[in-house]
Amino acid sequence: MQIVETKIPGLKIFEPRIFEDVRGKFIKTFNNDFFQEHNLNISIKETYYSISHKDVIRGMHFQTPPYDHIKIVYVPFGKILDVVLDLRKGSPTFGKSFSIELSSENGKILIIPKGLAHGFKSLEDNTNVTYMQTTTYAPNNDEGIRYDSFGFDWQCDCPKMSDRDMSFNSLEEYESNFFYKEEK
Ligand SMILES: Cc1cn([C@H]2C[C@H](O)[C@@H](COP(=O)(O)OP(=O)(O)O[C@H]3O[C@@H](C)C(=O)[C@@H](O)[C@H]3O)O2)c(=O)[nH]c1=O
Repeated sequence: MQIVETKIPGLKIFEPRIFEDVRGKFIKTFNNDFFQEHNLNISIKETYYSISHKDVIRGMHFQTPPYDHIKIVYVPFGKILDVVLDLRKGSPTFGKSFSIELSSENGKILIIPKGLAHGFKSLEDNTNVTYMQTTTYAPNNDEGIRYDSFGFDWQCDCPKMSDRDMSFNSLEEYESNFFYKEEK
């Protein structure tokens, strides 16, 4: 198992060990000691999951301060194209996005720092996306950016989406309250 850095500061990919035998697979998604060894002091306050049909797009979501959080995302069943967008003023990758395929097959886990918006496109029916977060749900601070406003090619002509996700402001219209702090 290893933690892999990405081009977006603070955004990491956790590649857990996948144990496989005649029964199937075993994957550990969180171990406090391992995370601490990698400078990730994470206290999980809430976990939840969604199930999506193929071509569903959800996002781009985040909670604003003081309820902003680190979000850990993985896919125990199915496959997604996961997308994050850096909203931190002063970040070398402000306004830039990063995408990665997460699936039950590859077991990859994305660790998303505060100040990034998150969304995904489901690549298969019945896809389960599971989350662990460092704050609980704060509906008044739960915000979003329109999925098609920051230049990412979703390769999907008619995605299935919620009315709420379609109603978000564009990245250009959004006044960010997130500020980049360099990791020590
Ligand atoms: C996110 C959330 C939603 N809800 C409620 C609100 C609503 O009635 C219903 C469905 O909410 P949403 O439409 O926001 O669900 P969804 O679009 O799946 O929201 C998720 O999207 C992805 C992209 C993320 O990054 C997640 O953090 C989360 O925001 O569940 C909670 O009660 N607690 C929660 O933590």
